[in-house]
Amino acid sequence: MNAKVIAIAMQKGGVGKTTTCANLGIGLAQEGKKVLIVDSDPQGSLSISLGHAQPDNIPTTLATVMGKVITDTPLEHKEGILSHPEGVDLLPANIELSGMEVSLINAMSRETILKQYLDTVKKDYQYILLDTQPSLGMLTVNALAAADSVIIPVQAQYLPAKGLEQLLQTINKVRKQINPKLTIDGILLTMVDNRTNFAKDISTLLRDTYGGKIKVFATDIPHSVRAAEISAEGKSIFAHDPKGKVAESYRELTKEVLKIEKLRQKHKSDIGR
Ligand SMILES: Nc1ncnc2c1ncn2[C@@H]1O[C@H](COP(=O)(O)OP(=O)(O)OP(=O)(O)O)[C@@H](O)[C@H]1O
Repeated sequence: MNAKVIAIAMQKGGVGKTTTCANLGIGLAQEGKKVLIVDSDPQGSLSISLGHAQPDNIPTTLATVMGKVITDTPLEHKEGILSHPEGVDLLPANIELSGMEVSLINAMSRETILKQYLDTVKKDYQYILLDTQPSLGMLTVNALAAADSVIIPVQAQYLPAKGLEQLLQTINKVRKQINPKLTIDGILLTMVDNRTNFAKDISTLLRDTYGGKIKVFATDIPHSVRAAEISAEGKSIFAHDPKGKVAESYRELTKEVLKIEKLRQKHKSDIGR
């Protein structure tokens, strides 16, 4: 195994990064994939949403293992990785990670510390999903430097033009300077309220503006209080409301993500012929 690493990134807060990371990760696990979900946000909201209500009490987190990479200290096998009852592994984060931005400033190869860490666990997984923080700081750059691809959640209520442009510029910079193979899997519309035309307008605008260059996922994630409830439950939408529209849409998204990888593999083998 050599995991595909997907960063879920958008510097705007509250657009559904964490919700997508948790539910896509568990969706992939339900399709039989070995999945690690990494919380790279010092708020620890992914860790909370996967059942660790007090992340600050978790002794070993992403900050611990990145710190070990920086100081060249050997890591134990799967150090700090927790398992979730729905079949995914989680590397949690907590407030300690907020000190990492500063530690990285003086670290050698500061943009690739997360990548160096992930290289040590990639063989154990087929997918590694990175939940990023709402900023384009050094931790997000580390996630982009470590990723094979990016999924960009966009909240349907807001015109994301400016934030999206900034993110695309950062992705281009990372591509040019650190990680030339980084691709964009797609833009994902989240919290879509089908009772309004606004989501449709934004979706059309995104497709018109970026459609030629960037895929917009065919699956939209609907707005639903059932989705908002899951972070307090510590479980996925598949366990919380398996027959609901949000579970259905995350199942569809999972299929789209698997299809991207299948097409990429086919393309690779066609080129190799
Ligand atoms: N489909 C949805 N329908 C309704 N509420 C949702 C949906 N998806 C997520 N939410 C809620 O919206 C809020 C923001 O979602 P989430 O935490 O996933 O976003 P985020 O981009 O990770 O936020 P941050 O940038 O702060 O890390 C949360 O309270 C979450 O429960």
